[in-house]
Parts: sequence; C-alpha cells; structure tokens
Amino acid sequence: MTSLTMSPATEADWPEIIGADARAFVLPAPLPDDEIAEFRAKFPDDATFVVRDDGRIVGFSMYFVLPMTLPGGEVVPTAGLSWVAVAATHRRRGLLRRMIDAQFAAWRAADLSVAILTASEGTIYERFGFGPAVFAHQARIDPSAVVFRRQAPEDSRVRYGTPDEIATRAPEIHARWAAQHPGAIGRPDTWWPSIFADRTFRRNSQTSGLHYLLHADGYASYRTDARNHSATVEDFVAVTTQAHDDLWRVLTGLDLITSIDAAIPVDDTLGHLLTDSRAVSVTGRPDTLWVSILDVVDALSRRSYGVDGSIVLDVADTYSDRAGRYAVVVVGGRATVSRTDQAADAVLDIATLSSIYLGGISARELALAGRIDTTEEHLDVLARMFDVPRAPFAGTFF
Ligand SMILES: CC(=O)SCCNC(=O)CCNC(=O)[C@H](O)C(C)(C)COP(=O)(O)OP(=O)(O)OC[C@H]1O[C@@H](n2cnc3c(N)ncnc32)[C@H](O)[C@@H]1OP(=O)(O)O
Repeated sequence: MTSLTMSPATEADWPEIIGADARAFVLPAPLPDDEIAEFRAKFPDDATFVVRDDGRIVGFSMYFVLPMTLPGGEVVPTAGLSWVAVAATHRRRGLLRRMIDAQFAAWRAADLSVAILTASEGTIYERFGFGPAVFAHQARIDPSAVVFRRQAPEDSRVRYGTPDEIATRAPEIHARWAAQHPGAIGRPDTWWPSIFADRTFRRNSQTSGLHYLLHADGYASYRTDARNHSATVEDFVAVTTQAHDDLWRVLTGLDLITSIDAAIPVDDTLGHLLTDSRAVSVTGRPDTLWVSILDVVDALSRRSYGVDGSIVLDVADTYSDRAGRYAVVVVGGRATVSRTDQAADAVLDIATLSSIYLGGISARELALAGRIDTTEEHLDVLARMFDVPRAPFAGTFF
C-alpha cells in the first residue's frame, strides 16, 4: 500500500469519482452530467480528498460548509462531511481514517467548531467523535382515517405553485423556517437548482415529478405513485402553525390517494390535530444528523440553555484533542465555557456530548444507558440545561 497518495480532486478526476461513488452507494447509474455540474458548484476543490493507488482512485470524500441553526437561534457554519466512499478492493485498510484525519485538519484550519454528517451506517463514525443528534419520525398516514378536530377554513390558503413561484418562494420560506428551527440545515443558493430540476433518476417510471403546494408561510413538495396510489412528501416546510395545519389538510385530503409517507419532526403535532391520532403511524425513527463538536468551548458558548446553572464536564476523546475538563456556567440562558482543573460533575465522551448538543437526545436518557457518569443532582442540572422546547429537525439530507 506504499503507492497510496491523497490530494484534492482535479477536473479530470470527476468521471472516475462519480463512477466510484455510484458503485459504493449502490446507485443504478452514475449521476447525469447536469447534476454533476450543479453538485460541483456546491463546494471548492480544496474541500475534496481523493486517495489514489498507482494513479487509480480508490477513495473519495468531501465536505460542504453548511449553516446550522442552534438552540437559541445562532447559526453556525459547520463542516458537512459527505460522499465518503472507499473502493471494495481497498476497504478496511484505513483509507476512511486517513481521509477523516485530513478532513479534521482542514476543518481546524477553517476554524469550524462543529462537524455534521448523514450516516449510511450506525457503527462507523462514533470512533471519530460523532454522535447521532437529530431524529425524524418516518410517518405513514392513512387519509381515510383523517378527520381534523377543527373545522376546515373556507379557503385552504394553499395553492399549487407554478415553477416561477416555486423558484422564488421555496428558498425564501425555507430560509425563514431554518432561521427559527434548531438543527435546521440552511440550504445555500447553489443547492436549489438540482432540487427544482427533479431529474428522472430520482424516481421510477410510475412515480410522478414533484408537485409543490404553496402557502404564504410554508410549502410542501410531494410525488405520487401510480401503482398503488400512494404519495410521498419530499419536503415539508412550515414557518407557522397555520401553514403547517393548512398544508397537512390539503395533503391528507388528496383524492384517490390511499397512503402518505413523510419524515416529520419527532414532536410534530399532526396526530394531535386529528380525532383519531392512529391515522398517523410511526414506522421508523431514523437518525437524520450526526454531530461532532470540534471546539467544545466555542460550540457550547454559541447555543442557548433552558435554565441557568453550572456544571463541570469531563470529556473523553480517543480520536482528537478535545479531551479535558470544561466548566459551563449559564447565566441568562447563555454559557461561558472554559477549560478548568475543577473536579468533574459529569463524565462523558465527545460523541455523547455531541449527541445532547442540539437537544435531540436528553442527557437523562444517555445517563440511564450508562453513557454519562454523574450524580442524580448533577444530572438534573445537565438535563435541564440542555433541554430544548422543540425537538431539532434537520430537514435536508446531504
Ligand atoms: C458521511 C457519509 O458519507 S456516510 C457514507 C459512508 N460510505 C458508505 O457507506 C459507502 C460504502 N462503504 C464504503 O465506502 C467504506 O466501507 C467506508 C467508507 C464506510 C469505510 O471505509 P474503509 O476505508 O474500509 O474504513 P477504514 O478501514 O478506514 O476504517 C476505519 C475504522 O472504521 C471501521 N469501519 C469502517 N467501516 C465500517 C462499517 N461499515 N461498519 C463498522 N465499522 C466500520 C473500521 O473497522 C476501522 O475501525 P478502527 O480503525 O477503529 O479499528
């Protein structure tokens, strides 16, 4: 393996990278050229990491810089690790680890305090200090059982969008939603063209293109399947409860549709709006975002907290340089965080701290699982400090 080298991608590398990724991610075919052009507009070449063996590409990964909203509303730039693939001929020989080492160095050089990813498997990334932090409910809705408790408004306030309206309205509505929702991944301008293009490789011969429903404060896109008359909600963005309820009224009232699938926030209110909450069944609870805190002091200082208090965390990190004791002192909901020599109140590893960072898992749950070593008194402080009023929701897969 002495012939292995790593460098940023060059122009000539892209056909080989796209082919290798299609193979690794079990895609039926490499991405089409127009999709590749849009994909490449999303990140600079120096955010790419190509491993070659004797000149042939055997490993690839890259990162986007993506805005993410924290509890309290501050938006931080994050390193969004993505497109990680190692050739089957070179698996389990340390290529992923080598690329992650280089990525970490790049993230540090770029002063990024938080890294995020959407994971293909649950057992890969904890060793690098990532923990699952945001979840969604995979919901299946039975429209025939849907009866809203409140009477429908005379006008649903929802309209189908024309392509022009969608191009103007959806990014603006998404930005408003993301600004107020913890865990939300902001979508840079360069992300929208391929969403709107809705190319045929994203569906099969019997599924429709995206239909867009627009509201003054929200939108939803969905496609239908002619084989079984089902609908799948691809994107649902509601800035207000009114928009949420109005959009769901239209979606659940689609004539000739026998079931609707959607990924919804774990605290979504749809079931509570109905006379029979069983019309909404939860078929899964996937993790939708993994987080790794890169700079504990900076990351913890940027979110807000539910209650004031202070706690000393002893953080373990077997991968990088984040281990140590940190004093977190919260006054008026904002934290002052510093490294300290004081005795620890709670002991946990960096992946566990990253899991509770956005409030998607409670410290209490992880302590019960033996992942946080603390006393009942300190756990109470820790759990209440990190608790959030609304569950985080990422809303974007990357
Ligand atoms: C953010 C994303 O892009 S998620 C997508 C990840 N990519 C995929 O799922 C595509 C298909 N899979 C692959 O391309 C490869 O198998 C990868 C990228 C997952 C792993 O690449 P490899 O080069 O084989 O990993 P590498 O040898 O560096 O392993 C590093 C460590 O992770 C472990 N590991 C790697 N893959 C896995 C896995 N799938 N499950 C469990 N552990 C794993 C290794 O055992 C090793 O552990 P250790 O160093 O602590 O002893």
